[in-house]
Amino acid sequence: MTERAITWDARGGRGGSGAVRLLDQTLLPGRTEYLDVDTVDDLVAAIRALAVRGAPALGVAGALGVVVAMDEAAREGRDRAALEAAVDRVRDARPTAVNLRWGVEQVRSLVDDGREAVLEAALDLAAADEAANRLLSRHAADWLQERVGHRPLRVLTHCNAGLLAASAWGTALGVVRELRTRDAVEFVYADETRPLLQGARLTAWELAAEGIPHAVQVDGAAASTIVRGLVDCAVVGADRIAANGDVANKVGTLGVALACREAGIPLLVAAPWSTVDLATPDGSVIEIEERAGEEVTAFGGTRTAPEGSSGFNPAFDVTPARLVAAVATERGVVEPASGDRLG
Ligand SMILES: CSC[C@H]1O[C@H](OP(=O)(O)O)[C@H](O)[C@@H]1O
Repeated sequence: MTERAITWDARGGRGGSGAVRLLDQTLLPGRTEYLDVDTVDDLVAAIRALAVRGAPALGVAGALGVVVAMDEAAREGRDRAALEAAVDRVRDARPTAVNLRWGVEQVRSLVDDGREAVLEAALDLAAADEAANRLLSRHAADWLQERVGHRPLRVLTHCNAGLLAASAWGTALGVVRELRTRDAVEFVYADETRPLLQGARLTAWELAAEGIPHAVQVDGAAASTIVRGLVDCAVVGADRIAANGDVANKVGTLGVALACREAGIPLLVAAPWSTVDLATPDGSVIEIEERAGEEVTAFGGTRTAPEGSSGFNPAFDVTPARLVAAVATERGVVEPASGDRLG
């Protein structure tokens, strides 16, 4: 199984001068194919189609997208204003995950230092993300073993927050990987995560490849799985964490959080600090991406709902801090439900 869903191919692209290499996640688990992306149009399309997805991975895509924009501007003889507009298009390709904007802003200030400076900064950002994910996974595993117990744990996950959603290793699945190294994973219940099935297709692909015992369940089963006592904790990723500890994550996370509160088990959110947005005071101001209704009214390319039915398709929801037992980042663990703030 690949360990990286997004990399820089120095010999890729139409001129052989470099391209972003993306494992096309829309085709997993059935097909393993890569996209060679050297234009802003193709990168924006890949982000919007979720060929590349997941907050930390979007941060890397945003940073490398500045290099793509610079190379394309040089190839096409475009001026600085056109370059900045192209970089803005990468930044704005999806609204909810703060990492995309963060990744772009981290490197665009280096444009005047040249393309190699921007590329080096983008690659450093990717390496730092992997290191952060491995460290936050250790912090999270320590917290879970202290809070829940030093025994094999039964974990519920929602969506995909694995290596496919990051530069490598993963966040929520990074925690599962860390627990596995401690012989502390008994079983994982993976929510399928309608409508695009990031859980059934991607999380299951990662868990199966590593022989981690798991089952895919429909999203509607999550609450009863939790309330019936079949899991010890829920561990999820995040797309944006507000200063007060409110968490934007894949739609359905709020339901998982409410069930965890009802069952008295912890919801732990695993995310690098780049997902924390201190400029966002609370979850009420986080823009929730509304995706095409056709993703809901069709399945596998076949329309399921009647022609007269529209689809309501918010891609994320916001879990209030009072339902978040822990947020684990590379800086440590805070407990929003206990009153801790991120900033
Ligand atoms: C490690 S962050 C992953 C995060 O991103 C996912 O959203 P999408 O698949 O739409 O990019 C989901 O919210 C995951 O929790």
